[in-house]
Amino acid sequence: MSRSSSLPSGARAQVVTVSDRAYGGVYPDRSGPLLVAGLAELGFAVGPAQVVPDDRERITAALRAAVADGIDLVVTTGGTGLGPRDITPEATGDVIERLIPGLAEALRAAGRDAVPAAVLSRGLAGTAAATLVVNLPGSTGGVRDGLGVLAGVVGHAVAQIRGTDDHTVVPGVAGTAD
Ligand SMILES: Nc1ncnc2c1ncn2[C@@H]1O[C@H](COP(=O)(O)OP(=O)(O)OP(=O)(O)O)[C@@H](O)[C@H]1O
Ligand SMILES: Nc1nc2c(c(=O)[nH]1)N[C@H]1C(S)=C(S)[C@@H](COP(=O)(O)O)O[C@H]1N2
Repeated sequence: MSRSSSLPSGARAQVVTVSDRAYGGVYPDRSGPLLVAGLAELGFAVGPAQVVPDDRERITAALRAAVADGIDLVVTTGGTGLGPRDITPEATGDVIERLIPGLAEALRAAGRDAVPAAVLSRGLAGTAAATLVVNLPGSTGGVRDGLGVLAGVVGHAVAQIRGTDDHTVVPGVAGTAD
């Protein structure tokens, strides 16, 4: 993977790992650091992942802080499934103002051939103020697949949100682009 095309310079990202077990030290957070490395490779300035439990208020607080800080992209990992405590999509829905259903569907579709359970992820994508928020599954495989999808579109999305988009073609997408 390399720098995402059309990503504005100085773009900043934040990773939020949502996992009771990573938060409680039951296992080390592996998905957060993987996401941080992947977003850095795409060209974002990104600090360490913030780890929060599967708690609606804790998740919304983390998202709202990033939005208030003007972060361009927040990617969460975990808590998107059907477990009794999984609440990341609901918390994200509390914060975002505009849904991007096509991006969420593309993220599910990316894993579906290899992992049929990819359709069980209820992750959302959307914007809040000038921040793009994307939910990925908690597994490292889900993060890898998700990064592959984000690589193709995230630069364009951030530029649009900032209002600096020059409407250039997104490479790698077959179809009529102009
Ligand atoms: N932060 C993480 N780092 C590494 N693996 C993870 C992480 N979070 C989840 N996983 C793995 O992803 C798979 C899905 O787990 P599950 O859906 O229970 O996670 P979660 O709801 O995101 O987190 P948790 O159950 O810890 O609150 C499991 O195999 C789990 O080990
Ligand atoms: N690409 C991809 N998507 C995936 C997976 C995966 O391994 N790869 N795991 C699935 C599984 S098993 C579940 S339960 C849901 C939700 O995971 P989460 O609760 O950890 O967010 O994501 C799904 N999406």
